[in-house]
Amino acid sequence: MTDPQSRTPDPDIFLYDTLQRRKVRFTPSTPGRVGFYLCGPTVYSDAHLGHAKMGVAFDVVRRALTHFGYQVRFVSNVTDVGHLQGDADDGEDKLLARARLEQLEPMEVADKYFWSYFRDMEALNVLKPSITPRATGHIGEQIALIEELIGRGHAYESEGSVYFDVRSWPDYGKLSGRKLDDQSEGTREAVREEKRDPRDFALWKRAEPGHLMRWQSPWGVGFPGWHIECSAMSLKYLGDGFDIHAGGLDLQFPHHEAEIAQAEAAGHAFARYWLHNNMLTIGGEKMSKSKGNFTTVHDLLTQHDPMVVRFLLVSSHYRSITEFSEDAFEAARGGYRRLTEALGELERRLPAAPAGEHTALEARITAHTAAFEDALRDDFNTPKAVAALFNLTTDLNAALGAGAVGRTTLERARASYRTLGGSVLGLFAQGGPAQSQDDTEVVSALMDLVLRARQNYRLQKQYAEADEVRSTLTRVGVTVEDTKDGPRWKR
Ligand SMILES: Nc1ncnc2c1ncn2[C@@H]1O[C@H](COP(=O)(O)OP(=O)(O)OP(=O)(O)O)[C@@H](O)[C@H]1O
Ligand SMILES: [Zn+2]
Repeated sequence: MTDPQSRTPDPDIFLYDTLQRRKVRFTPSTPGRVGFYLCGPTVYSDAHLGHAKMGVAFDVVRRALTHFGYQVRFVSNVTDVGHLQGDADDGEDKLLARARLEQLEPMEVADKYFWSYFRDMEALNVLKPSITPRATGHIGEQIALIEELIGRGHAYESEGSVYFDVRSWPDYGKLSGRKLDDQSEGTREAVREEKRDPRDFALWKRAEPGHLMRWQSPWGVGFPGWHIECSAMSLKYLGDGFDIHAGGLDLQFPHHEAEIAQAEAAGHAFARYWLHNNMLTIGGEKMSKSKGNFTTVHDLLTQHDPMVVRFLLVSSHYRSITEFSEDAFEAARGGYRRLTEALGELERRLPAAPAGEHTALEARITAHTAAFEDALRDDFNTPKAVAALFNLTTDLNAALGAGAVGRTTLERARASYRTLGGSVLGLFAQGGPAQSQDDTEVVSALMDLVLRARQNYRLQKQYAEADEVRSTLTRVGVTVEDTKDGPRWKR
């Protein structure tokens, strides 16, 4: 990944802010730093390709911001309590329903699907969040925020549950632009009677006897509502007035609308920019668990190269619908192959390449790199960025086809693929040229071994061998320093 320190934060990034309903220039509240919150999964089933669209979309946004010189703290939560079926106030908890079905403890369900989600995302080269807070680990923070709301007169207790008082907060509806219609349809009579207004939503729910997930609170034993966790955890880890809040388009209402109301009514400035990804569809319909028209990431990856799946996802813009079909897959396979073949040819030519530059190709690399970056500065337009990579490939192939290309230029072309295709779009994870997070660990373990081997040579007075280790490392840019605590290395 481009070292964020090596570049001055780019002031010309524009993004589409759902709240303002237009493209705006992005200016973080603290220069050079970005606080980013993404609504993560409710961990009660395996991730499908729709979830992957969301994960990959914001992974690219994060990588692009890093590339443009920002230091990003990326917080993405895991919902393991309070998300009720039908997103209503009186459905069964999605985790509890699953626990019953699989005959597991609710926390076993949460752990099982937590790990499967992150395994899938890792396979797709989605970087791990900087912080992954779980709702059940933040009950205290949620209770504290609810108390603030009650204290300010924006929430009320009723029969051991607490509801947000929508009528007390005229801004409710500002994100989705919804006129506040009656949301009481489908709500049980008993719940309706507990509320002052049918549009009020639960912050805390009384636990009925036998409800497995339950905590003590000032209002009795219960569990938090779904929306409150994200307000509480984003503010905790990113602070008031943090920069970007992201999530699926379907979360705009009621989830994000409620998040804003809860935070602002309690006196906290909330997210300054809102990003929403559009849906992955199949046969024109949203891929979803409830429709049963889904393919899990896990199943998909038994048949397809994860980088082809990722390529398919980045080939459409995050705010566009991505239609999933065999044809789309075929096209992605072909497109991805074109990039990797060009890169492979480049690698093959490098060892025997003559010294020097290829001026015309150098100019094209500069132009395509600029086009790639301009595309991402314009609301993270990945299809345009991919097109710039293809244009680079066309020019590279033409130059290679016409004869020898100087080593300096080939190295520059390779660096462009690695940075733009690898670090920013995340497309070269497996054995490819991009350096993943895990590579750091591998390099560190290998270096320990190498330095131990060198120590052994020295102890056995095999100085020629020890020197050879050192000079080989120097050749690849690693310097070794012998200190009183043993050898140290750096690049
Ligand atoms: N097809 C999709 N395309 C893009 N994002 C999706 C898609 N499906 C789900 N997501 C994102 O993942 C989040 C969590 O999804 P959720 O667990 O509700 O999955 P789902 O398949 O929509 O489930 P259900 O059909 O039971 O509502 C959604 O809020 C949305 O932001
Ligand atoms: Zn959320």
